[in-house]
Amino acid sequence: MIGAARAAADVALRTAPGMLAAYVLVMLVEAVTPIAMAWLTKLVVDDLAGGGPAAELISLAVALAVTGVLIAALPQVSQYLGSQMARAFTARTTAQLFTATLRFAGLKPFEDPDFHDRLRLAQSSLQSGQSIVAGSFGTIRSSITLVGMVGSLLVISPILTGIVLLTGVPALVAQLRLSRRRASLMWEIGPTERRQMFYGSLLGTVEAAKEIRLFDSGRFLRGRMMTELRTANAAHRRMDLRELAVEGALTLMGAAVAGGGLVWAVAAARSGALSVGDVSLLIAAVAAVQGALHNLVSGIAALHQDLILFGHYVAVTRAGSDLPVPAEPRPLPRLSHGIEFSDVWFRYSDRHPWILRGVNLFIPAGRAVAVVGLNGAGKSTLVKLLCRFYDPQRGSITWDGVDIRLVRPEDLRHRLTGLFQDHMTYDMSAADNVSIGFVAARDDRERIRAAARRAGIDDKLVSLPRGYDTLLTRVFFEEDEADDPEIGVQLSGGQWQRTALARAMFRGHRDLMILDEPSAGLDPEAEADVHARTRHQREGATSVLISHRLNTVRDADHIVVLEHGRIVEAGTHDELMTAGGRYARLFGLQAQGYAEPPRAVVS
Ligand SMILES: Nc1ncnc2c1ncn2[C@@H]1O[C@H](COP(=O)(O)OP(=O)(O)OP(=O)(O)O)[C@@H](O)[C@H]1O
Repeated sequence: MIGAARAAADVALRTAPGMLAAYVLVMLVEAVTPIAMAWLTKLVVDDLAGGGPAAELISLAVALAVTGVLIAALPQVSQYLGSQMARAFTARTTAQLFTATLRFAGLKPFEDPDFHDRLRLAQSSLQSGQSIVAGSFGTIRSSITLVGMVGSLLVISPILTGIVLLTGVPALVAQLRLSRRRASLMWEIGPTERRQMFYGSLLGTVEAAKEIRLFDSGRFLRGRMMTELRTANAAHRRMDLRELAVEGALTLMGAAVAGGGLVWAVAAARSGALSVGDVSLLIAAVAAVQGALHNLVSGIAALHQDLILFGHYVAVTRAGSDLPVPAEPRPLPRLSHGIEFSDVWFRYSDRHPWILRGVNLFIPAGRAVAVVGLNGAGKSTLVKLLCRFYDPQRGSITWDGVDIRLVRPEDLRHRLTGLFQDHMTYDMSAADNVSIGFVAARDDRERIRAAARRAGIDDKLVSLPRGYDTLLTRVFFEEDEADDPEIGVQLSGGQWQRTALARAMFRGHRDLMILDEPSAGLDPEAEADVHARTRHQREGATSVLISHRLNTVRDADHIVVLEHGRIVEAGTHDELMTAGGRYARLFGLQAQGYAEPPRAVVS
């Protein structure tokens, strides 16, 4: 928590130092005005009762009026400054949080449910930037007011002062406990709330809308969402009840002390031990001390809770890289010899089974290697290791003899391009969808069109209502454009596939091209076309092609068959067909599927 407090203070200081200084000044004045008000009231009442000089009375009344104006005006000023600072604080920490998520070079954190909960809480703690900034200063302000009021109360009754202050101790302990409990509740119900949001988002997305309607699964999903919501609500209700009980008891205790103090003061004034002004000061001081104590205690408790949550932000931003990078990374030269997998073993975690079991594979520079195998054999996993999204647990992958773990991941990826099986469809313009493959060249329209031409999608994209500037989505549009069909369009599955291919090609000639199912979802004509285009693109370049359509891999220089994470066959198409093993059997099965069934002979 101290780390979180230090981090929050650091952000506040760096974000807007000038505004922070103004805020501190306003807050200090705000802190002393209630004390001044109480004393001025006492002096006015005493002067009135004792018939003091008129000039003094007038100046005191004027001072009282000015203090009243300050008490009325300062909260607005400090609220304005606090909001501005909180916005600046949230903007800075949001940028830092997402910079930190980009620092994770691999995929592991994104598959970890704890990481998702932490990220969500970190994000929500940034929204409460306002409470951290305002809460810290509110606490300081309440402390100053408290000290001033305690001083005033001490002058009249040290015993009453002690009693009032003592009531603050259980309040502080109870509130701190509650705030800790509230923060851990948010962590505990994190998965429940995440599931609830997941079901809610399913019910609202166009991607899920088709199946939900076809399978009539909407009510079922809504039911699940409501179950999660009810579970979260029940946990919140238990917490609210606990708070109600604790706060109710504390309020009663405070009221009893204030009431007792008032009775004592009236009795003391009656016997002449206190002046009328003393009674007015005492009433103001007891109320102010209790108010300041309450503000201080609840401020500390809220700050405590916010800082626990902010600790998630600190944890994410300070987390080390998920992939170890050496202090002095090796440069990665252009590929000249080849990439080698040597006895590579990999599993997604210790709780998962081995996916790759001792893979040995050489991808020679300038050659096309195809990886085939049944569903779940580990083909895409192999590609993920090649991009270094994960490191193997055993064995190594070398690039011209350099272990890729000794290289910065971004240097490795700079040399790669590719198309993933589960490629992205960005709700952005056609130009963005292509150029996001190489952001540095995103303004080069000619290059975008050339890549799209190579992927066979230029004709389609250029003919869209706004050409390459057409949004490939119907999700974003301005209110007054909602009925304009030209604002956004939906592409077909195959057109998206080609757009993703254009994105890969937009990167230009990289050292290694990875194509994971590039022709999935394409019609036979498009498949043949894309196959010819990728073959042309791959010529002379190093490439890894994964495909279940074995007719598209037959011209690869080297084909490997992966089965249960092991390479069980390797060779050229002709060699594998001659060998008559698994590849030949799979190829035969596919070829059979295309053959005309023998016609029944009617006698
Ligand atoms: N992130 C992950 N966490 C845990 N297991 C995973 C993960 N991704 C894949 N797997 C498992 O690894 C195995 C291999 O998956 P992979 O996607 O590499 O197979 P594939 O050969 O590409 O299959 P397909 O032909 O169906 O695309 C599967 O059993 C899958 O369940």
